[in-house]
Amino acid sequence: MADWSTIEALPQTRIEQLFADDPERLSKFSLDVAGIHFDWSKTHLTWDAIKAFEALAAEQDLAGKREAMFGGAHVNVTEDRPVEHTAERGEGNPESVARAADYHARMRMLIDAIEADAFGPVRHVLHVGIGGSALGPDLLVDALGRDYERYDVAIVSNVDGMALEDVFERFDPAATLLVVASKTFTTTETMMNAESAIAWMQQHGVDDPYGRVIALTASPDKAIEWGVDETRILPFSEGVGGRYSLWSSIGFPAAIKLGWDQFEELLEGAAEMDRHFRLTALHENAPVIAAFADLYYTQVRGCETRAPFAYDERLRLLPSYLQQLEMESNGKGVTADGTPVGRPTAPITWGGVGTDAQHAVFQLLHQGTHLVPVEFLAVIEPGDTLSDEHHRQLLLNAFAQGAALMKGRANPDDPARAYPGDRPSSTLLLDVLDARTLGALIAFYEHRVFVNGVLLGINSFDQFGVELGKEMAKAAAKGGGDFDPSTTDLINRAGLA
Ligand SMILES: O=P(O)(O)OC[C@H]1O[C@](O)(CO)[C@@H](O)[C@@H]1O
Repeated sequence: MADWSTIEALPQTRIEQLFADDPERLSKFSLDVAGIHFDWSKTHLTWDAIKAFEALAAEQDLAGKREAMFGGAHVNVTEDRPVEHTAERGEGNPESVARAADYHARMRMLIDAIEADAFGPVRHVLHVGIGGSALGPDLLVDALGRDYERYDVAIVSNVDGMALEDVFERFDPAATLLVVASKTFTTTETMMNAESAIAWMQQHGVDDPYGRVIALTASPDKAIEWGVDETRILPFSEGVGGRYSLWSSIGFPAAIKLGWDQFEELLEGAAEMDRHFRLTALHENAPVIAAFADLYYTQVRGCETRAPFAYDERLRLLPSYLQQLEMESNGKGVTADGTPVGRPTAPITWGGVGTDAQHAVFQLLHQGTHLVPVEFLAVIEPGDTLSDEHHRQLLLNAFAQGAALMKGRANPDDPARAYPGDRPSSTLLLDVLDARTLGALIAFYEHRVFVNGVLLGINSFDQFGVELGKEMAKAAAKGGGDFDPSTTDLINRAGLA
């Protein structure tokens, strides 16, 4: 029988020694899937560790739970719902896939109508949404949208009015489409931003501002109640979780900015990763191996964080996207049946952009007391058109950092200048950054989160942890709430009582 103690008892060998012991290490711990090269050879994973994790995965019925997810079973047990984001990419139970295809067809028709000037000349798209209703579309538009100039897309999430005001200053209200993205259509920040955007349009003489609203939601009734005409509501299924929703109508800003063909490419890239995840043996399965490495570090080496660094400006929003995906999914204290997990769950996900991060936070990675598994992301084909030297420097820096973390450097005479080494990193090297590869990359992370959740016994698809704070803020906004002395004092000092 496999359990965590088998994994915890595995010998702990320096990574450099693992390379020395096994000339095949690089090929054993790297994979190529959907235009992405994955290299875990500079982690502490060993073949014995993979075998022990495979046994644990069998014990937790990973294969069965994977099939249950794709098959439309209610794997989101606490909310008694299926998990349908893969159906958006055409991978899932036939009923969910057909429904997603209908919703996509509807979305495409509306985009065609906008292109055909049904709303008059549209130049600006103001998308209001928060969390999963903003981070995914923002990532897509930022990563892929540079060469597409027809629409200027702004994604506003924060309830801080400054975020919206910045956009009002540069957008023409008469040429703006207001996109309200909210799965529930009740989120305070989004509804307040939507109302302020309507008021801005009204103040600037737009006749029928509600006629320029497009709603992206799984609660069409609420959108109708709020004033959106049914023809401009793009629904998606309840079973598509907020942080998994960029494939649905929530991806509207990306679909309009990049064009429908590119949106389909994104879905197809993700579907390719879905098929890889669903059909490949565990020891050759990219999301599975990545999750094994995550779990090795959280459970065996006590790592409380992990840090992805994007060595590509186009992926600069990826770390924030991953923060929600990983921390909202697996930042839980109880298992799916409500018993305490009894071991660390999701590592705190942080990270940044290389090379900037090297001059800011890498000190801690090289010499600090925390062991942080690092993930380097880089793209072979440059996004810029400057001299090749920029991209050469960028990639070489990423690779050299991984080497330095692993190798370290002894300095018996001067401990301040010594590097302990043996610090793990994995590298994801993309051939190109296009819609298809980005789709595959994001789907890889989704499945990795799922595997982590299954092996810990967690339901990765609910997020009750966010509710209490929301509730208390709502009570405070109504002048109520039973607050402690410190909070009461802060409310009074800010003149909010
Ligand atoms: O799309 P909605 O319903 O506005 O929710 C926005 C976000 O709020 C959360 O529920 C957390 O507060 C996220 O899970 C979600 O992505």
